[in-house]
Amino acid sequence: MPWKVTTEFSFSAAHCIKDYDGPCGRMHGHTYTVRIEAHAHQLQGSEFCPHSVMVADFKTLRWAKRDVDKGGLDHCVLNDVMPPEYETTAEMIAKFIFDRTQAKLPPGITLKVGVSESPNSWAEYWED
Ligand SMILES: Nc1nc2c(c(=O)[nH]1)N=C([C@H](O)[C@H](O)COP(=O)(O)OP(=O)(O)OP(=O)(O)O)CN2
Ligand SMILES: [Zn+2]
Repeated sequence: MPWKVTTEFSFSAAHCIKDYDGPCGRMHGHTYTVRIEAHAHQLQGSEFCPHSVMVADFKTLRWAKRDVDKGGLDHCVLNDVMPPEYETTAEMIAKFIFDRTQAKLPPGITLKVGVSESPNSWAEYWED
């Protein structure tokens, strides 16, 4: 695919992993880093720009950094915000952000979402 954009941002949130035998099973917080890659064959307009000049609008891709009261994930309890079919592991947060982001975009854009709880650990989700 000839076009690719990448954006990285962070948000802070609390979570606990259900039935986890250890500290991660207790409510605690992280400043998550998210990296989203978007690929496309053609440039398009966006919800903010009518001209075909973007793979995907960074503003659209970065929705999750907004405050939870404004539709994002910042300063939320992930267990309360994410539907129960998603556990709050970095893997499933990546899938949740992938699914929500894809729903905000027109067809023809391929996404890859990475989520990190700490600089040493990343999870990524994409669909072939
Ligand atoms: N594959 C995954 N493993 C773990 C996840 C996850 O999302 N995916 N999450 C956790 C917990 O959320 C926990 O908060 C993180 O634990 P840990 O990696 O141990 O974090 P630390 O920064 O404390 O790492 P140290 O190695 O202890 O310094 C656990 N596992
Ligand atoms: Zn954690």
